[in-house]
Amino acid sequence: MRLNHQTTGPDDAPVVLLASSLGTNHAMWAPQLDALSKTFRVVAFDHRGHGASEAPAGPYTIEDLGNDVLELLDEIGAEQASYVGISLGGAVGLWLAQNAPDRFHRFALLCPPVNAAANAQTWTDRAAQVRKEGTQAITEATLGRWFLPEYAEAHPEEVEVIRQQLLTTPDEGYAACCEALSTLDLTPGLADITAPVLVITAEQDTSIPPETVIPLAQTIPGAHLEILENAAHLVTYTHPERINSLLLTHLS
Ligand SMILES: O=C(O)CC1=CCC(=O)O1
Repeated sequence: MRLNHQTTGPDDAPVVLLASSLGTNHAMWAPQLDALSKTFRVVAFDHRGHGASEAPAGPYTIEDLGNDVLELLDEIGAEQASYVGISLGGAVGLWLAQNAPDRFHRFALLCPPVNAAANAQTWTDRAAQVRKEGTQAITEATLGRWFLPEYAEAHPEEVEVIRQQLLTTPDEGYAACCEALSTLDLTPGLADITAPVLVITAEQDTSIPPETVIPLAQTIPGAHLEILENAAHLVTYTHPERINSLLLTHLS
């Protein structure tokens, strides 16, 4: 599986991978690129089934998505990297931290689901709906969870960028990643993670509520937890200065 990716920053700088959320692609990291690419070789990629990466028929598993990232590291010639992932990308980061610790320096996990299998039916239902009706069936509800109403009202152009990413994500890729979430439970390995981890959650995140993220952070040894006030799920878009500052401090 070759993952589509975009590289910015100096070729000889330490590598940072950026992994996006369900239904978006590498372009969602635009608010972070200038800040991170001064110091890092930033590689923002599309999960399988997303953006311009291949979209084989599902179901996928979190292991499939994690192994794709390890192949990407090999392809770009990076023995090690740091990893930043939001939402689905955060779950892939948890898998990598547990299963390939020697390939990574540091992780920043933003609003990551850890036990989506607890709501397996929600995810298999969503997969079936998207296979039948396309991603347009879930786009407006998703935007409603990802942005607070006052942000959406004040920033219609930013919301439109994410709307277009959701609408253009391949239906099969989106559905197959929902199926990966339906079997996701990375709770048992959290206490064995050894890499330095920054965990970020948002007080008004109804997608991945802080009540699920805070215990995750408290279980990873030494993890640093940040809780953003007045924020919903897509914190990279709505709070770019705060997020960029947290990422630079943690990754540097
Ligand atoms: O779609 C959502 O609101 C929640 C979500 C789970 C994983 C992800 O990337 O988004």
